[in-house]
Amino acid sequence: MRASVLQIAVRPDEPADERRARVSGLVRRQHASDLVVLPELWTVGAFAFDAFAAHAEPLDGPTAREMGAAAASARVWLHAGSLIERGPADELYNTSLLFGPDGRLRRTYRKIHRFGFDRGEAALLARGGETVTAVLDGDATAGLTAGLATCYDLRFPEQFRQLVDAGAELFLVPAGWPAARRAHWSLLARARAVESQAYVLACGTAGTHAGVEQAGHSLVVDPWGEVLAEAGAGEETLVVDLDPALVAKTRAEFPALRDRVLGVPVPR
Ligand SMILES: O=C(O)CCC(=O)C(=O)O
Repeated sequence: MRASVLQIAVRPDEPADERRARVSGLVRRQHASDLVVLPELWTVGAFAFDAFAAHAEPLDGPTAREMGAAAASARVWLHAGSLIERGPADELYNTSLLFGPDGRLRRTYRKIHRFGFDRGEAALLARGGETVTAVLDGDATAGLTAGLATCYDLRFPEQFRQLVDAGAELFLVPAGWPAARRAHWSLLARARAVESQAYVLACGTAGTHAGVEQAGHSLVVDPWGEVLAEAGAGEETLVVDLDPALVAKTRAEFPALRDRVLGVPVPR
């Protein structure tokens, strides 16, 4: 199974519709892959809080339409990163979109852990209310179960445990992670892979927007915690071959997940 991780540069001098067309072209060129992953909020910029409302889209808006068409053209599973979704009561979410190789929207995931403490996302966006998995059917993707998480979610292992319990074997994690905490990004991506014995495809952005330099350094980690590929700081595409059987093999040969002890009482 081949995956492309597209680390997109988000720069304020490129209008959103031009970036959308450019990214669509990049996705269409990934027809030799089976799965393509884009970063978080790549149309607007994860830290461009003042622009969130103006860039909000419904789930059948321009980004979803263009990404669905690109997925169908390349015949790939496409995790199209996330966008600002305008919900039914006018509330805003940071919502990820997963398209099948027929271009149909198969899953959406509204980010659960909003970044910013009491400001930024945490003040502007509504919180997602459910964890999301998806079975990637197809010969190459071999029915692997993907678990969806977004950026700051990476800091919350309990969400990943819930996804493992729901069957997740690889995690698709779009992000707009700042350069200031790049060391946490790589460490957490590897930690989630090791503790879950699962692949992690962590796709960040490049460039600087709203005064926040992005970390880049997207990475693909295998179920043993080995980094299979890692980007630099600029715009870059990682193309990586994954072995769908490796998750079950790792879990069988080193059955740490089986040894979990749940419900031990805490002494007072
Ligand atoms: O947790 C971090 O350090 C970065 C999180 C973040 O930038 C986000 O979720 O948008």
